[in-house]
Amino acid sequence: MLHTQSDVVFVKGLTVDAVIGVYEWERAITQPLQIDIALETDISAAAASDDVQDALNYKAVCDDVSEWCQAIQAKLLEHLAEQIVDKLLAKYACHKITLSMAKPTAIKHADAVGVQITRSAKASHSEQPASQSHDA
Ligand SMILES: Nc1nc2c(c(=O)[nH]1)N=C([C@H](O)[C@@H](O)CO)CN2
Repeated sequence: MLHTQSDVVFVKGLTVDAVIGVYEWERAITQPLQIDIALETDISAAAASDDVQDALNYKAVCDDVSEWCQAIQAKLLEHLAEQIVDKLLAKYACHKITLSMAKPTAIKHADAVGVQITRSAKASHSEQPASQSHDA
């Protein structure tokens, strides 16, 4: 499908404490991750109905991303970012996601270091995800 509208549901500055890092000392602690997510979606149903059941629920996105980051315990930010975006695209009704993931405490003389990735949903006939979460 050609997406002529450009609607975004976003999350900025989600902080998650998780095991993340390549070094042995990092595997024994948690560190803060700061996460920004832009989910390209169609907000027209929610805009018309004023019902959260029709919305891509950013509360549910935050809860899922926090849980997944803590469970995955990745070494590289690249691996974690790709896993999280894959899961979001599979679960939520969105066609493109840009996610940035930063470690604000990893490098002493830097405010933050990290990665940003953009991924699109695989084209399908229905353009619908496997399921749409209505959590929380
Ligand atoms: N491109 C990346 N470089 C580095 C990563 C990473 O996840 N992606 N991770 C580390 C260490 O875990 C670092 O954060 C410890 O200071 C080094 N480089």
